[in-house]
Amino acid sequence: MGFIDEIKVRAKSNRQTIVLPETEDRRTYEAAAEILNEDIANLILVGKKEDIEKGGEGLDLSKATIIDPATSEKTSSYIELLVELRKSKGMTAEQAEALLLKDYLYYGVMMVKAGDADGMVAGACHSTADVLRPSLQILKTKPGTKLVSSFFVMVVPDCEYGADGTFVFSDAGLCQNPTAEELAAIAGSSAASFEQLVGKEPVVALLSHSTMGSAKHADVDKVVEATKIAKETYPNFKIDGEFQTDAAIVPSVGQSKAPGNEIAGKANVLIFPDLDAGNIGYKLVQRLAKAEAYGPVTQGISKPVNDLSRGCSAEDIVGVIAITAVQAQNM
Ligand SMILES: CC(C)(COP(=O)(O)OP(=O)(O)OC[C@H]1O[C@@H](n2cnc3c(N)ncnc32)[C@H](O)[C@@H]1OP(=O)(O)O)[C@@H](O)C(=O)NCCC(=O)NCCS
Ligand SMILES: CC(=O)OP(=O)(O)O
Repeated sequence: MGFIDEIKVRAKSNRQTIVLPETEDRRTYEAAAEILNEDIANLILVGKKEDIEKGGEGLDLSKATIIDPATSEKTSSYIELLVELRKSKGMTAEQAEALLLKDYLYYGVMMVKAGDADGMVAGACHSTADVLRPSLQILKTKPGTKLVSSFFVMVVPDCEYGADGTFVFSDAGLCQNPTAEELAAIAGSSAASFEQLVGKEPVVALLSHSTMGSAKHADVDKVVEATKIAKETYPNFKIDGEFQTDAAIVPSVGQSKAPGNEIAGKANVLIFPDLDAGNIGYKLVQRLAKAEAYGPVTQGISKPVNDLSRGCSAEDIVGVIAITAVQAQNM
C-alpha cells in the first residue's frame, strides 16, 4: 500500500473532525465529497448554507456539518476567547467580532482552539502567510518545541532513494531564513514527523552546496553549526551534514563524497538551509519528477492546522486532510 493509502486507513480507524474554511473554492468541495464518501474524517464547512449548497452543487456533502459564523451560537464564545488570547496585543471585542465574521481562516482556527474541531486545512486560495499567521497567533508552539515549522511529504514515483521514494522535505513553507539553532529544531521536528507519518526510521541530512567541507562560505558554516546542535539535541535520531543532495540520497555518491558515513546516500528526511531552497526544491521534484507533494504540513504547533499550495489539486487536499486527521489522533 502506498503512503497516502496507509494514512487514509489510519485516519479512518479513529475519525477526527477537520474544519475546511475555504468554501469559496470548488476544490474544497471536491475533496470534502471524497473524504466523506470514504469515511476518512468528519468535516465542518464554514460559510452560509446557500453559498455552500451552490459551491458544492452536484456533489454529495450531506454528511458535512455547515457552520455559518453569522448565525452560529458559538460565535460569541469565540469572540470572548479571541479577546482573552490577544488582549495583550490590543484586541478589542469589536475587532475580534469583525475579524471572525469576515475571515473564515481565523474562525476555523478558533474552532480548533476551542476544541470544536480537531484540525484545519486551508491554503487552496489563500497564501501561506494568511493561513498560518492565525494559527501561530492563536494555537502557538507546543510545549517542548522551539518553533513551528513545516514540511512536505514527497512521494516520488519509480524511485529507489529515501524510503522507497518517500521523503520529508523541510522547511519548504514557513521559516524563511532559519538560524543554525532554528535549523536544528527543524531537523528534530522533521525526524519526529517522518517517524509519525511514514512509520519508518528517519535518516536526516542537513543539505548545503557543500559535502563535509568541500566548499567554504558563511552559508555552509550555518549548516555545519546546525548539524552540531541537532546531533547534540536529538541523539536518538540519525542526523548528519553538511551534504549536497546527491551525497545525501544516492548511495554511491554518498560513499565517494563522505566515505564511511552511515547517513550519506541513505537520507529520507532532507533539511533545506532556507525557505528559498526548500520551496524551490519541492516544486521542482513535484513538477519534474511528477511526485505527490502533501503540505505544507506544520510541526511543532499545539494543534494541527495545515496549509496547501494554491496550485493544489482536490486529491492533494484529500491527502492533507487525512494527514491532519492522523496528526490530530496523536495530540
Ligand atoms: C508565517 C509568517 C507570516 C509569520 O510571520 P508574520 O506575519 O511576520 O507574523 P509575526 O512575525 O508578527 O508573527 C505572528 C505571531 O506568530 C508567531 N510566530 C511567527 N513565526 C513563528 C514560528 N515559526 N514558530 C512559532 N511562532 C511563530 C510570532 O511569535 C507572533 O506571535 P504573537 O503575535 O503572539 O507575538 C511568516 O513566517 C511568513 O511569511 N513565512 C513565509 C510564508 C511563505 O510565504 N511561504 C512560501 C509559500 S509556502
Ligand atoms: C507551499 C506554497 O508554495 O504555496 P503557494 O504555492 O500557495 O505559494
